[in-house]
Amino acid sequence: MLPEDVVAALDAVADAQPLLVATDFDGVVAGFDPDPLAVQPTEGVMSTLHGLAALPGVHVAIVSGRDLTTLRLLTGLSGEDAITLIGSHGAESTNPAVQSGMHSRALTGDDLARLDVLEGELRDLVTTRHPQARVERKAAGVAVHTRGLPEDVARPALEEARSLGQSRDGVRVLEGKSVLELSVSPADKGSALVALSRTIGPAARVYLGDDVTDEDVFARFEAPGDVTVKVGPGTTAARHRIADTDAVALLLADLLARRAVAQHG
Ligand SMILES: O=P(O)(O)OC[C@H]1O[C@H](O[C@H]2O[C@H](CO)[C@@H](O)[C@H](O)[C@H]2O)[C@H](O)[C@@H](O)[C@@H]1O
Repeated sequence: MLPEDVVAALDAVADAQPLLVATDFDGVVAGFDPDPLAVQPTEGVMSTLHGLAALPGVHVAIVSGRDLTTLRLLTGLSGEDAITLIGSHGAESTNPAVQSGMHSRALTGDDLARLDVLEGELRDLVTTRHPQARVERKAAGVAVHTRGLPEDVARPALEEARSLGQSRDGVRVLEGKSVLELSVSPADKGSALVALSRTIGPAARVYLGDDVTDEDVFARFEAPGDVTVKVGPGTTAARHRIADTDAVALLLADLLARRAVAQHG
């Protein structure tokens, strides 16, 4: 069952014209796994998102710290689909209007050269001092993963990776769940979705997220018609909260049903 405040909020926006429905990926429409490439969307969720995107006046976006190539792979979506994909925390998108509408500059050759050096340094750090941690290279950043490791192994790995990032110019440290990313991009999910919103002009926006980087969206989606939903525990600026990925599947299915009724009677 969904919390009453969430049901009321969905009911209030179900017939909004247009409506933007955006969601984070990991921890929201997909669960967690120690292997970042082993995760799959929760059963039925992609079909619900396709159903929403097929309804008149509904725009759907998936926004992630994953890079675009990986996001396409894991969602099974291509650039041709009605669903917009936004990757690398906003630095990449299947919709060019997102990048052109953001005030942050695009990645340069210098950024990528810096990222190569950073990746080498992080891999050295992990190999020599934290061999159980794992490194993930992405389009605009490099991440160290500690999911499944004991706290006394994970904590120092994340701390030393954080110190490395903080000691380098032009590098942003992004905190996540059992992951810490060093990014050379200034993009953030909030700015990306504000840019997408400008192209749509939504009367209402729904956003679901579970992690620190989703707070950039929660903070920017402050119009009366915005429905922001934190998934799981933790401090948040979101207006509503649900428990887990099962509740996300329920919420999206509920929104699809309400929207269909609102449009077809
Ligand atoms: O913005 P998101 O879609 O939430 O992506 C955030 C990070 O997700 C991935 O890491 C997380 O999921 C992994 C697979 O379950 C898990 O092993 C890891 O502990 C989680 O933090 C992804 O690998 C990162 O690149 C994303 O930044």
